[in-house]
Amino acid sequence: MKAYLSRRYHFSASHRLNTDAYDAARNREIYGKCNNPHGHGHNYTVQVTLSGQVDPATGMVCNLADLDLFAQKNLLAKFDHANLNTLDCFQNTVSTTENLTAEIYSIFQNFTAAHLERIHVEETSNNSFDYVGGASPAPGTR
Ligand SMILES: Nc1nc2c(c(=O)[nH]1)N=C([C@H](O)[C@H](O)COP(=O)(O)OP(=O)(O)OP(=O)(O)O)CN2
Ligand SMILES: [Zn+2]
Repeated sequence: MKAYLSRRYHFSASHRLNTDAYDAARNREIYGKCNNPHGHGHNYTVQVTLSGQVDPATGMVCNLADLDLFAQKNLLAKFDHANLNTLDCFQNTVSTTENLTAEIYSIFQNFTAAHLERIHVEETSNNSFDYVGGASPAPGTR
């Protein structure tokens, strides 16, 4: 029997939206208050959704304790109370939540006890983002 499970993690981090592709004036125009040089913070919520066969002996797709250990070491230790813009993954990539969600997806792809279905990230109570992996369609094929 195949089943899905989801688990939520929380971290606080700061960031500033800014791209080297544009000058300061254009950055202010695009990102508005999120381009403030002093940065700002969010309490992010990450929901990891996994799937797999339910082990008939344990009754579990995978043990949430194993997922928690993985998340602590590979997600929370890296992002909690960090300035996202200082992390290697955001040196050449804007720290939008679209990009953060894709980065977190790439992290959980290394959790091998179940199949990674989706990463859902809530940045504020109004904004949430999802990434399910896969290659982008070629231009004009969508
Ligand atoms: N496409 C995206 N747009 C924006 C992102 C993003 O990651 N992707 N991020 C931001 C900001 O980081 C920002 O801090 C969120 O601002 P805002 O949407 O104004 O936040 P809320 O409306 O939820 O909260 P308020 O405090 O009420 O403004 C912006 N855009
Ligand atoms: Zn922000």
